Amino acid sequence: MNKEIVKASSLSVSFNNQTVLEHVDFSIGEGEVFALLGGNGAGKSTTLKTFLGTVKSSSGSASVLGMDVAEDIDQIRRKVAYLPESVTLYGHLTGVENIEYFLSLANVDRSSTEIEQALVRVALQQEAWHREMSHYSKGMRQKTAIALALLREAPVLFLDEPTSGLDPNAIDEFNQLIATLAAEGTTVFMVTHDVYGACQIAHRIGLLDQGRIVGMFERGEGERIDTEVVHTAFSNRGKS
Ligand SMILES: Nc1ncnc2c1ncn2[C@@H]1O[C@H](COP(=O)(O)OP(=O)(O)OP(=O)(O)O)[C@@H](O)[C@H]1O
Repeated sequence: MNKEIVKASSLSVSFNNQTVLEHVDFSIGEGEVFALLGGNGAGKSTTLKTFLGTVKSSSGSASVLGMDVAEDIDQIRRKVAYLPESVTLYGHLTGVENIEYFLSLANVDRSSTEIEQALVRVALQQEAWHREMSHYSKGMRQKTAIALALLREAPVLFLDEPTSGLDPNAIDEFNQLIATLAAEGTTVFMVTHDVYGACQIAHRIGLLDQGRIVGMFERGEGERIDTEVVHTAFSNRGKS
């Protein structure tokens, strides 16, 4: 693998003496799309929250760009763009106003032209740019958040169930955008319970069950990960 950008090393998390993540190991290379796939309660959100620094590990480590979450979380947050399952931003501000506001919070200075170029890149329709975001669809809110990530030049994207609630066209468009960003070097870490969606987009999939990685699937040259194989493993988890 090329440079390891996101890495979990024997990562364990417990809540009230109950182990929720147990020695989780994975690493994501530069420009790779990695999906952590699992059913309800498998520990996906806990893993993501550990990387976001809102949940503390009980042992092992999580690192991003070589920085340990336990030591350098502020630095890491400057480098990561996190898209929660439902991107909200501020509904009473327009897409452009939201971008300007969040860029100013991040101390990033961008011209109107640069903002427009980013919105064109993510294919947010121009008529929406100056409309309040409360009228945006989920897909449009995601595009705005990705435009913001582009303008922040975030090298790492964290995505939580990114395609749930999107229509098939919006899913295709989203997958295409993520594939382009990854080809340009952005590293993408997503968590999902959607087998099909993960196979569409990921270079590698880690299957998480009851806090443990129980399978790892990799895309062959020019091919997608086989949905059947992953679906079978997903259905059989915990049976052996
Ligand atoms: N703050 C917490 N305190 C106690 N237990 C928690 C806490 N957060 C999560 N858990 C437990 O940890 C386990 C994993 O939860 P987590 O939310 O990470 O799973 P998930 O894979 O994201 O599930 P889902 O797909 O349903 O969102 C669950 O059993 C959950 O009840």
